[in-house]
This record gives sequence, C-alpha cells and structure tokens, in this order.
Amino acid sequence: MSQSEAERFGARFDVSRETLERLEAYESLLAKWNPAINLVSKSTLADTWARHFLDSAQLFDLAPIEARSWADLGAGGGFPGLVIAVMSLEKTPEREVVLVESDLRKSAFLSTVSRELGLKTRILAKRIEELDPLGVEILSARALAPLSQLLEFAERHLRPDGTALFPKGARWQEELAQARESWSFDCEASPSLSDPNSVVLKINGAKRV
Ligand SMILES: C[S@@+](CC[C@H](N)C(=O)[O-])C[C@H]1O[C@@H](n2cnc3c(N)ncnc32)[C@H](O)[C@@H]1O
Repeated sequence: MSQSEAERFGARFDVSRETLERLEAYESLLAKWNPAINLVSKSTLADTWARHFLDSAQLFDLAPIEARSWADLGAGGGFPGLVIAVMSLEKTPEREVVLVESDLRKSAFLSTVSRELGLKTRILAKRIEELDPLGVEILSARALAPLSQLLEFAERHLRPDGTALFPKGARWQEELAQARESWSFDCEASPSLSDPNSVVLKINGAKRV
C-alpha cells in the first residue's frame, strides 16, 4: 500500500481515516487471497488503489446519497460493490449493498471481507438468473456482460425508478448503439477517473422497444 495513494483517495472522496483503514484492510485481504483464487489480475494487484478502489468509488458519487438499496452483480473480488459498502458505512449507513457472485470461493472472500470490516452487505452466492427480483434502487456491474445483457438484468432486479451504473471501456459507444436497437433509456456517460478511454454509464428508465 502506498500512503500517498490512500491520502489522495481520502481527499478526492472526502472520506475519514477510518474508511481508509477499512480499505487498507481490504487491500491486505485481497493480496492474501488473490494467489489462490485470482480475484483480480496479478498485474493490477500492485496498483489496487488506482485500478480498483478509485475505479469503484467513482460510482458512489453518481448515485443518489439517499438510496438505501444497491446491488452489484458479478461482484468478483468486490468491485465496485465492496468499495461502495465501505464508503456507504461512513456516508449513508442505512444502505445495504447486495453482492451477487456465483463463484463460491469468491463469495467466501466477499463474506470474509464484509465480516472483518463490519459492512452492511448481503452476499448472494447464486447465478443472477436464478435470483428472485431484488427490487433495488441502484444496480451496478463492472466487467460482467455487454450493455444489452446488463439491461435485461436491470429489467428484473432494478426498481422502475432506479438507476443503473455500468463502467464501460473504450468500445462503450458501440455497446450503447447496439443496446438502443432493443431498449429505450436515458443515459449519461461520465468520463472515467481511472482511464481516459472509459466511462461510467448512468441509465434510467430503460424499457424494451
Ligand atoms: C470479469 S469478473 C468481474 C468481477 C468484478 N466485477 C470486477 O470488476 O473486478 C465477472 C464476475 O462475475 C461472476 N459472474 C459471471 N456470470 C455470473 C452470473 N450469471 N451470476 C453471478 N455471477 C456471475 C464471475 O464469477 C466473475 O467473478
């Protein structure tokens, strides 16, 4: 862990020392478990704050602070869901973050971090397609599926007035055009803080056309 990275993160997102200590504990657990279960690619592990924490935390500010329910689909090693849960504990403590991850070893990791950090989460070790509708206010998914598929998940799991937040890479415009063939929706694309070619798509009011 680089102290200056944590400090920069703290200043950028205006979070307390306690929140930074929780993220440091998360970083240690990630480094400990990663060789066995490959939660993130080895090449990004040395740069967890920029590649994973910052990239996840940017979604926090795009969601209404009053939202009480958030689900992160295909959470993997906890990005963005666990970072959102850490920030929520300080800033909106009544919020519950549901983490959906079908891989049992990864979901065991999510449960361990969550318990050790005292987070308000619910870990669902199931396939997204097998879940009863979650009815959440905010839905996120990073590196899970093309936008059209994510909108199908949102149709089932997001409240009609809810907001979907999907980080997307360099081909985001192509995915957006393809999704518009089957869906109508409002979409704002915010430039990513972690990669100049990437964006976070904020989607509301998705309906099949
Ligand atoms: C490429 S990883 C991304 C993980 C994390 N969101 C990230 O950005 O680091 C996709 C994750 O989604 C999980 N996954 C894929 N399809 C799923 C499904 N249908 N239901 C639940 N989890 C799924 C995989 O096990 C994997 O951990």
